[in-house]
Amino acid sequence: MTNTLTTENSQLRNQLKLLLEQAHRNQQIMQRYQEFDLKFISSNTFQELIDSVFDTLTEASELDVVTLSLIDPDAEIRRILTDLRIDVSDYPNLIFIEQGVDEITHPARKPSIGPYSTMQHRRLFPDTVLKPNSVAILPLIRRNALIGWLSLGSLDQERFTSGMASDFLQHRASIVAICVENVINNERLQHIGLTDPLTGVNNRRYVERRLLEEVGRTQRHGYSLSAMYIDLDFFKKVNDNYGHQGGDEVLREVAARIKAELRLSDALGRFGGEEFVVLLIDASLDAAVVVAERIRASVCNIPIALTTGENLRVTVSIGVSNLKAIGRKEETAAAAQQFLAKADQALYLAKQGGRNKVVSAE
Ligand SMILES: Nc1nc2c(ncn2[C@@H]2O[C@H](COP(=O)(O)OP(=O)(O)OP(=O)(O)O)[C@@H](O)[C@H]2O)c(=O)[nH]1
Repeated sequence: MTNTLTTENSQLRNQLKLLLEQAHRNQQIMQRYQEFDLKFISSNTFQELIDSVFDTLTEASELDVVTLSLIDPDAEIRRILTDLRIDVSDYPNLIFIEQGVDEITHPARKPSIGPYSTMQHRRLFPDTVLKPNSVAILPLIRRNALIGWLSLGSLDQERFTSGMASDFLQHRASIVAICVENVINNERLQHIGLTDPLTGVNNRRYVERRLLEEVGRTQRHGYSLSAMYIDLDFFKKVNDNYGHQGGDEVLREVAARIKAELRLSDALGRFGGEEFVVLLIDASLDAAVVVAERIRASVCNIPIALTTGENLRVTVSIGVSNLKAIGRKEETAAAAQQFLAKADQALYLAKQGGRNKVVSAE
């Protein structure tokens, strides 16, 4: 009798120990997820959010591959990110779905959990990422609209099986959906605040902000920084002859032509009226003059076609300057201003010299 009791007691103790261990493991898992949710919710920028999805979620959930697909029919999100200098090609697990949304999953608004199928899942796990053996495809829904998918993949075939409960996963997807919407809206606002609404290029605030960053970077890394002041010639006449609407069209076209001659890393901003400023990163004065000549030629060589059917030729004058080495860090702001002022003075000389000219400051 005593023996039986002792055996039962020991079995119960073992069971209790196992239960406690399981509870402890579950608590650790919950804690990991809570930490993940907090990190996720506190992401302010798209970059932070992406890092949370691809690093923290993959690690916290012990997954082999996670992708985030965003429905972006007009490539608007992609454009905003590019304008904010986020190189989307750095993120192979970030996928933009521009068309064929209906072909992605069936049913599109319900989680789909089970074995990986090339036919069904290839667009959510493109060739650039690891191919999983089992997947959970979680639709991201905000205000009743499907905005994309969070796709979780594991090399373990048993990790995601068809009958699996999806509430927990769907809860995670709802948090991701809210955060995706928030950061995209934040980036949109940021983008609006730094963009000139007429031409779509950056505004003065953006260029002034970049100027200080770039001057600091140039000093640290020892490469060359150049600037251009570009001003349309006799623009008042364009307005007088073709109306304000015609003038606006010319500004838009000239902005596009300038942009087409620049590198993605350069900064172009409309400083107001008919004046643009460009910061040329890693460009000597000579190299900047070559770019300026290209811009001048691209504006004056081809007439601008207005929506009224009229064609007109316009020209620009350009002043170019190069940043000289700065002695002390405290002098950065003053040197940055002087650097731009020199391009402005060179522009003045280009106007004085007859317009449709490039002048570089010594
Ligand atoms: N359509 C349009 N015109 C603008 C805008 N901002 C400024 N302007 C016009 O740009 C013209 C600038 O004229 P000015 O500063 O006299 O210069 P300009 O006629 O280009 O002469 P130069 O610079 O000396 O060659 C003015 O007529 C402004 O009204 C704008 O957003 N849209």
